[in-house]
Amino acid sequence: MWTMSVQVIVCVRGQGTCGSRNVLFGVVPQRGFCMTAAGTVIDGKVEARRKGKDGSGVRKRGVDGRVRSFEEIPNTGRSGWVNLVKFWREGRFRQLHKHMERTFKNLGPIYREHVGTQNTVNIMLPSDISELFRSEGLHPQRMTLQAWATHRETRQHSKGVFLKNGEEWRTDRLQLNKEVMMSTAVKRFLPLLDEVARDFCQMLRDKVEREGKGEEGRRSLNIDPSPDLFRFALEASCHVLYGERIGLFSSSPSLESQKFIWAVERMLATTPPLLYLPPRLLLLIGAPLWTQHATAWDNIFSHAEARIQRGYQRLSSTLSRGSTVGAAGGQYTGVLGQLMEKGQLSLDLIKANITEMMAGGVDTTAVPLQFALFELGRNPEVQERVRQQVKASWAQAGGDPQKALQGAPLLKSTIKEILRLYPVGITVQRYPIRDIVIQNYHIPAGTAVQACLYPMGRSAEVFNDPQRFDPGRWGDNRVEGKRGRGADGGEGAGFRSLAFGFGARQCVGRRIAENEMQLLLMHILLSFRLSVSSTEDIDTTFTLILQPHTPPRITFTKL
Ligand code: HEM
Repeated sequence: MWTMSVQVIVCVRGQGTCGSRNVLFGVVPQRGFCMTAAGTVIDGKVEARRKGKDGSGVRKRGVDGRVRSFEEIPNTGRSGWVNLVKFWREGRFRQLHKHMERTFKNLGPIYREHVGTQNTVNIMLPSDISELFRSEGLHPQRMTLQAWATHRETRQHSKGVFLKNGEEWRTDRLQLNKEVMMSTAVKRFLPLLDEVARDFCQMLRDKVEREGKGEEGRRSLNIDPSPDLFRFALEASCHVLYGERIGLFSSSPSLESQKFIWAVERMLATTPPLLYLPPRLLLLIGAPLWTQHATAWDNIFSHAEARIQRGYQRLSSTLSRGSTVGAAGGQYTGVLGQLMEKGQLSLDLIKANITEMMAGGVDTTAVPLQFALFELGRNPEVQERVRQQVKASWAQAGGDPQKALQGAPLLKSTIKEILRLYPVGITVQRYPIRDIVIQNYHIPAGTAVQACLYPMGRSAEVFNDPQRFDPGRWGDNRVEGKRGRGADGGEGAGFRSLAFGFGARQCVGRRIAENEMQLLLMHILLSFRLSVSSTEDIDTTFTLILQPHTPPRITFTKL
């Protein structure tokens, strides 16, 4: 169907594409250049990255031998306000992922959309996405969540990396990377995540024994595990970030923590409509939507503030006793302690970033875990394969969680496969810093371009049998789809698994999230057999993150 992926080299020296307006960075320099199809503008040279199918290196020209203009990109209607009304009327905010999938089917692999104040170009093929990321520059930029930024500005809070750009972003980000992304940091926090995952499983085993059916030692319990998974994710985040256990697996978890979970839920649910409306105007007219959103953020901030204060006092007293803070007497005290010890970020910036990580770290891991338990439950053969690998690896690892994960690559593939089918963030956005050509259309620098992960993950052009849950597809050199070749180095290799984003701006919590989810699945698979009563697909809803419409029920049977 999509035959528009014509590879073209067109010299446009002095033609319309030169000197195009760059909405972010001013005007693109008027220099002679060539363009490659799905290709970056390259100064005076032709980039011969891909050869034609016959290996001759000769590229096919577009139908009429020219790069098409930006205006020619298929679009979903020119009036942003008419589209906004349609979105409201048809409830598309909550079904944005399905709307995107449908629109690609109708318009082909690239389209423009104008909704309210937002203008985007949407793409979904790995080779096109790779082109976008090649042009992201040293300070990659996503579309700003203006509502979040307005909250920080009106409450005089500092912004963390999520909301910053340019050199300011990079300075903070390099400091955070040392504490959450680098392998030395992972080694430090992995035992904390493992401890929480084990405690969760113990809590679940007790619950199954207490409330389950069947003979003793083999009991089964059918539950919606989502409230427990949210508690797990919050407990894990607090342990890694503040170095503090907050006792959420006890029989009476604190109301304060439950309020935090509700606040994050409310903040996420009120964000999508605010993407298309000017928050300052809503603030001015006292719109209830804005008030709900800002109040949810206030609750998130006060939860984080209380914990950071406590952490600060604890760490200051340790410091005054003369120990090294981050390692308080040899003991790791979490990301907060590490950042304080290093002293490279001001306390204000530490607060801003820790609060962002708290807000970004709970639902994003709790929700994929729900999907993972469901898919493993409805695919018993896959579940057994993963369990066998996990068991063997666990037996070899002698209790070392890092070794155990390294020996069970299917766990990692399971997470990748879950995020392919249910990407938490349904798009990753960038503003290319130079003019690019995608699908033979000219895209000026500074255009908001979205890589649409949900439609890509479910496209037969990109993945074989895309509806099938098959972690094994990530493990070998399998060639996947017509357009998404795997490890064979073909088109778009490396750009099919983008749930955590890409490059320097990718998710800063990625290592925490991956390890947290893998460890929990590992301990669950060692303790329980999972099953589901219905193998029907789960209905999904978009509330800034992709969620099940109704959380699935899972049967946990003790092994
Ligand atoms: C499965 C879990 C998660 C997924 C799928 C996910 C996904 C993403 C994505 C797609 C981005 C944008 C990346 C880009 O623009 O290239 C992002 C950014 C971010 N995420 Fe996550 N995330 C997850 C968990 C977490 C966790 C656990 C934390 C905190 C500990 C976190 C904190 C952040 C922050 C602060 C950013 C902004 C980074 C920056 O702009 O430099 N995320 N995440």
